[in-house]
Amino acid sequence: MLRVGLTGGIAAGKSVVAGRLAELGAVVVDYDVLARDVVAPGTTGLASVVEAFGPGVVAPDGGLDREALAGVVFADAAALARLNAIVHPLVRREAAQREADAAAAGRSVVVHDVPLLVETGDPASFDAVVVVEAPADVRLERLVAERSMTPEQARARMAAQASDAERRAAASVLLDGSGTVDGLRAQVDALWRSWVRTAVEEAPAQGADDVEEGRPEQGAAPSPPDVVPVTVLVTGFEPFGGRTVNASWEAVERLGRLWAGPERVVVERLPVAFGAGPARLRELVTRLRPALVLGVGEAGGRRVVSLERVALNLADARIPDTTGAAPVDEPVVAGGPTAYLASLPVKACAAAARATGVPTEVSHTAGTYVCNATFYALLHHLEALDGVRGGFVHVPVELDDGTDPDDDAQRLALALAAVVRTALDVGVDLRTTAGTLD
Ligand SMILES: CC(C)(COP(=O)(O)OP(=O)(O)OC[C@H]1O[C@@H](n2cnc3c(N)ncnc32)[C@H](O)[C@@H]1O)[C@@H](O)C(=O)NCCC(=O)NCCS
Ligand SMILES: Nc1ncnc2c1ncn2[C@@H]1O[C@H](COP(=O)(O)OP(=O)(O)OP(=O)(O)O)[C@@H](O)[C@H]1O
Repeated sequence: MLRVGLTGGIAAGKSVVAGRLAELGAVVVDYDVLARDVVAPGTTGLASVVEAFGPGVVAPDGGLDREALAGVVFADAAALARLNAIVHPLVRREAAQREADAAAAGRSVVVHDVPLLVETGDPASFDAVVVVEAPADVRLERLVAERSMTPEQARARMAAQASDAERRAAASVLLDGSGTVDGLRAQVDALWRSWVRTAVEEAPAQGADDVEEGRPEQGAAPSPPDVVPVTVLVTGFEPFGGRTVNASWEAVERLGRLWAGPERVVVERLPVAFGAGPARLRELVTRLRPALVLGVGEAGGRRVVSLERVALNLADARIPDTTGAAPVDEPVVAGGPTAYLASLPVKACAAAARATGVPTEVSHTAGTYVCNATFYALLHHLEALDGVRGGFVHVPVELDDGTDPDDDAQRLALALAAVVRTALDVGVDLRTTAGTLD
């Protein structure tokens, strides 16, 4: 079962996403609903809240006066913490029960719709964390127009929640809730297709007996569509040489978050090691069966993005890798051909990256260090796999083109997305020259 956490700031569009996921066949556990259930009339939850906040939060009908309680807690952080301490454990217990019920019923996707996932939950405990985003002013307008809040009430509620940046940091998928409802639902559809693809890959092979017995249960997730999206594997490298970040992973990780399908992009981080880097990449290719593999590495001395065209069967290390290995003039693959050419339309890919505004060139040397070794080992491995495309991109540590360096990772991620899109869509490369005289 795929366990998904769904979150977003108030009025970002979470309910729209949850509603569409439910239509598509997911079990949705709505924490706002559970938070109401656990303080319904006659519950110990309600008794605890009244004990903590006094009779002023009881409505004439004996139920909770939600507006009165909201007025108290969203004006006073300590009071809010007290309320959360009463309600959240009860909600968590209920949610765990709903998930167990879904698992027992054989459902394949359960979505925990949690407004406060980042604040109080444990995002890392989910297989995927979907964050819906919309700018604060748009959300404020929605709250005033559609939920009859005053601007002050809306601001107080937003101030009690995590920031966009905090939610983003926890996201494995970002959805844009600032446009139309239909647009947001379409983003959910693309996401769902990528999950269906994952489930199909991970399902054990079905025997004939299973098919006979396999009458779908009523309400179960719809069967997978005939055409499933392809998988794209994109790798970056871990930090190296005493630095805490590696520009390649910063960009690749962002790419994984902003990619909106329909293909599934899987991002992975490789060790900077002549042996372990290529080995890990081969293992990932075997497991994920991608249609396209793009390696991304950092090139300290370069100022532009390079679409690598040539992988050399040569390892010549100026400094040791992270395992201390420093091969000099050794082949990457003993007995392998001297070089391979990338099986991407590199010129078209470079043009597409350039069109995003990031300076990009076609390069004819990927160096002789771990990046080249990984690139070579990848192309060598793909030789035996029919039709799987492979390539490599070097990104600079800083773009250094007069733009804000804080934006580099995002700009590089968009350039990489353009490379991936082009590598998937373009069969024959451009007939323009990218040759050099030096
Ligand atoms: C204070 C209460 C009574 C106000 O009720 P009201 O009907 O106005 O809002 P409702 O419960 O429908 O929540 C609407 C939205 O407010 C935001 N919100 C709710 N509780 C909180 C909170 N504790 N902290 C920050 N934001 C919150 C969420 O975005 C939520 O989707 C209620 O929100 C509550 O009991 N909150 C504590 C429980 C909680 O944290 N719920 C969130 C999911 S566990
Ligand atoms: N592109 C959009 N996506 C989602 N909602 C939209 C969009 N455009 C307008 N809306 C409206 O904005 C509101 C968003 O509220 P919604 O209930 O989806 O928010 P939410 O993220 O679930 O908030 P909460 O934290 O209260 O659960 C809805 O009433 C919806 O009709």
